[in-house]
Amino acid sequence: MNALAATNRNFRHASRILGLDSKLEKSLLIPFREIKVECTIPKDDGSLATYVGFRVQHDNARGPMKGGIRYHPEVDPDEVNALAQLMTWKTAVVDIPYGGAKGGIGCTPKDLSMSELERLTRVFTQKIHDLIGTHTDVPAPDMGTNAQTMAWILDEYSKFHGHSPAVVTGKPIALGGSLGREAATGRGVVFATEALLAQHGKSIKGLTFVIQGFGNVGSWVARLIGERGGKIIAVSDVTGAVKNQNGLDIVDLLRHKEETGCLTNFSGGDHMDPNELLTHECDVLIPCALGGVLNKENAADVKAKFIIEAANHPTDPEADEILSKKGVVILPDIYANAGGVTVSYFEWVQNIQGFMWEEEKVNYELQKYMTKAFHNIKAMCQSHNCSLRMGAFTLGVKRVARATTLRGWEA
Ligand SMILES: NC(=O)C1=CN([C@@H]2O[C@H](COP(=O)(O)OP(=O)(O)OC[C@H]3O[C@@H](n4cnc5c(N)ncnc54)[C@H](OP(=O)(O)O)[C@@H]3O)[C@@H](O)[C@H]2O)C=CC1
Ligand SMILES: O=C(O)CCC(=O)C(=O)O
Repeated sequence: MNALAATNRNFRHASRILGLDSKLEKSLLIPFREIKVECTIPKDDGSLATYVGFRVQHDNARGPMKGGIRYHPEVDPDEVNALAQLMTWKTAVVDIPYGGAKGGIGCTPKDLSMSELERLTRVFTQKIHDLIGTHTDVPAPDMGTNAQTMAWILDEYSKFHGHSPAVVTGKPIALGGSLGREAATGRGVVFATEALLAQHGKSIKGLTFVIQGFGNVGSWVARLIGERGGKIIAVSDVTGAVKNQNGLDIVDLLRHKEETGCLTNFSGGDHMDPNELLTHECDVLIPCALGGVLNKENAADVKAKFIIEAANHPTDPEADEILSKKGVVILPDIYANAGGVTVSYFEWVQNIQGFMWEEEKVNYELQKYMTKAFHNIKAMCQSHNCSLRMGAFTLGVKRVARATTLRGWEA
């Protein structure tokens, strides 16, 4: 099932549980605005290359629209649409004053030089600059983008609108970025995991973990779980997978990835078929890469007891059903990976205040927001006798529906 069909299905399920009026349901489902732009750049060899860029602004009832920009060859309008909608529910789940948006460019960032990436980012920004802004739509990093990408957007946007640090988050500290933002999604995933495990009378120490993806989110999740005594027994990236039943040394693995650009040939572990990673025996599986990786083909073979959705929509609805029947507990993306956007909110607040927080304050506030959201989700699960995913969806959708109704539709 494609990402948009899956997201719409989850939304409609939540809407039914909440008993939303069908007109309100339709208004919440249809995006506020969908943008598609052509981005042509000269390559370093003088030839021209054309890419397609998207920004979907899903909903702004609770505040400026917010969400990352992804550079990946599989970026397509339906997926961006789904990811934008997920951002709307996510910002509502953690109760930060934003709506939802997402963007992307269909490209393979590893095949582009730094100067080509810079030109592409600047052209994309030129095409959308009048539709984003500090109080309208605030981009951030996602797969294939990083703090440098945000710095280029900030610079290009500021040529049209004057110096505007709060137009993007996840930017370099030297340009007004927040301490703790780089690690925030991973740290939030770990706080969320701790909250869930505590409820099951468990803790990270001594449990076995398998992690798919070793980029921003996956590498921080691995590092922080390792620091808490969790045993990470298998990890993958796009180049392959590595395993060690006694636990991988994550600091060594990070050094190896930094030096060689891949996980393969790591001396502290054995090569593993990446296709076996998701069904490897473990206590906790944490997908930190692409969407739709858990599906009807592999769900029945998953052996983990807990799945923490650090990636966006890693589990399609068919897999969700199979896994739930097997008793696997799934912590849904719109809560599990909300630490990134939560610290993006702190960054935006700091930019608007012109005052920088200590990293300890950022991490302390992040834990507070993540823990509070977990308890609010649990309360929804109890009220509606539903899964954690539906607990999170009903919490998010209810808050957005309430804001929309209060604002009204008078033209
Ligand atoms: N960055 C953020 O703040 C947030 C990110 N997310 C979500 O987390 C996920 C990861 O994002 P992020 O870490 O930022 O992205 P990155 O681009 O930093 O990292 C992505 C990682 O996934 C790996 N990867 C790509 N394809 C595969 C594959 N087929 N099998 C295994 N690994 C693969 C990449 O491998 P390689 O290293 O070899 O390229 C890389 O390690 C995405 O779903 C994103 O939407 C959610 C909330 C916030
Ligand atoms: O930090 C942000 O604004 C958005 C992060 C994001 O894209 C996500 O949570 O999926």
